[in-house]
Amino acid sequence: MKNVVFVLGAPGSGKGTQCEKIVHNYGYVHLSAGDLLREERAKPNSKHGELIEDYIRNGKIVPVEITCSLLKDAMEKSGREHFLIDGFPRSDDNLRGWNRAMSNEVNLQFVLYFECPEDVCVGRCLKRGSAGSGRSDDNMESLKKRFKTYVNDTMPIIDHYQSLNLLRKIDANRDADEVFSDVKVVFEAAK
Ligand SMILES: Nc1ncnc2c1ncn2[C@@H]1O[C@H](COP(=O)(O)OP(=O)(O)O)[C@@H](O)[C@H]1O
Ligand SMILES: Nc1ccn([C@H]2C[C@H](O)[C@@H](COP(=O)(O)OP(=O)(O)O)O2)c(=O)n1
Ligand SMILES: [Mg+2]
Repeated sequence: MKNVVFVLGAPGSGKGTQCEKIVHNYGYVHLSAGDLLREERAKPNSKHGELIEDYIRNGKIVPVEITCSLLKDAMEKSGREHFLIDGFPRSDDNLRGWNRAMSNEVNLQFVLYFECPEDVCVGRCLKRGSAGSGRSDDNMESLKKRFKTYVNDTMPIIDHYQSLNLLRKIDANRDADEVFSDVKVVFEAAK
């Protein structure tokens, strides 16, 4: 049986940064839904490239059939058993699509949630953009849309996992190493 930890939090809350540290310490495979979508968009023969670019630039959530099949392929190709799925499920469509396709073959261990004020997250994303992230959505116009989507579509998913007692909430408005010391407590408890 494969094991999954979902990693949620606003854009810029530090999901990718913390996932890297988890990989080094706990040997999970890190799969970022956003990274997989950007990779798919970059393929010259991708059927979905234009759609993905439109959704990303406008801060909308790509239809789950696309994202879930990218995740499923990456999980199968890895040949591994423990996965950090970063930035997913971000909407009701994501959650339903995942449950339909994957819930029978995957055990959800818990959901890591990085809590961080919006102004701090926006500042981090703008800094990431001006440092040359090359991302078409690290600008103020896209960020406004991304946060609207986060509040409207993703917060209900976070509440859902809270009600299932699966949410592990971390204060992400601190130095990355301090954040990680709390992340470690969660992973040690799950061993
Ligand atoms: N705890 C932190 N304090 C300050 N900056 C951070 C912290 N964690 C990450 N960052 C920086 O903020 C930006 C967004 O972090 P990232 O890990 O990519 O977040 P996400 O994947 O949630 O968007 C990156 O440029 C990263 O280097
Ligand atoms: N489950 C997902 C995850 C990301 N996306 C798209 C829409 C998101 O705004 C972009 C970027 O996501 P990504 O997780 O890389 O962004 P952050 O790390 O939160 O800054 O990708 C999606 O459509 N569905
Ligand atoms: Mg990220």
